[in-house]
Amino acid sequence: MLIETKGLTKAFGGLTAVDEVDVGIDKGKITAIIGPNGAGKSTLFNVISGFYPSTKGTVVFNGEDITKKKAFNVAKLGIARTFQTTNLFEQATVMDNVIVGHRLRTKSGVIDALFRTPRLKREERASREKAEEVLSFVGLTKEANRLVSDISQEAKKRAAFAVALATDPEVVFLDEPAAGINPDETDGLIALMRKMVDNDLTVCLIEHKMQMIMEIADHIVVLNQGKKIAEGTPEEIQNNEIVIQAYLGGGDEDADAH
Ligand SMILES: Nc1ncnc2c1ncn2[C@@H]1O[C@H](COP(=O)(O)OP(=O)(O)OP(=O)(O)O)[C@@H](O)[C@H]1O
Repeated sequence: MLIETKGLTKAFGGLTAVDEVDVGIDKGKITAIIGPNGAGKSTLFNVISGFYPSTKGTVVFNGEDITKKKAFNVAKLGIARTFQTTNLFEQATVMDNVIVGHRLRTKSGVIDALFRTPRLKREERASREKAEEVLSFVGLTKEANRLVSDISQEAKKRAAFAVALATDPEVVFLDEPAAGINPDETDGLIALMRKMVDNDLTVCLIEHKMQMIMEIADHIVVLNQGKKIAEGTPEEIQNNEIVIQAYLGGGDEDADAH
């Protein structure tokens, strides 16, 4: 198990958004976190990746307890993530967005920048090479020098993947990667996620598009009102009465509308 949470809990005042959740994320697999709106999926991502401190419980990554680590340090250990609303700099090029992501991994400081030390130059070159490599991986070589504001919604999704990949992660958390794009474009993103796994990455995603989840996930974890109510293969989840009830009762109107 690459990541394991035990009794993970996050409360916002009186509201327990994530409630005693145990999840295991297998290395080299695609794990999907699903559940009706407000189930606690994004909060679970935020707690695992260190954006929110947990209220209770533990997160173990590669055998190391990372529960108390902040987002920056979690990222350095090899957990990358994308956000629901792609947080790219619209007025910068695709390439520059990815380079900024890669700087997270480099060591130059203010002194290096002031004196343009050999280390800085070396690292700048390495960042550019890394950016070229990940942009090629996600299929955006041709768009590298275009402004993010000028590329398609689907290309923005790919760019967000590239930003995450530039940090050399072991696992990538994708928050609704297919939101806001049409079904034809979804196929391209599915292929890209498979390619990530084929290249030894581990993928964990939140997604509302059920068809896509059933097609791509190795393992599905279902949350409802902060609690894990089921987990299993796509077939097991599709036929699970508790899951069906949660969706019907939870009124997940936009389950396939994104
Ligand atoms: N920063 C916050 N402060 C207070 N309450 C929050 C915060 N973030 C989330 N919540 C609440 O926690 C609950 C779970 O929200 P969360 O966004 O994790 O659900 P979700 O399953 O990702 O939903 P969606 O599918 O709609 O994105 C909701 O009731 C939400 O209002």
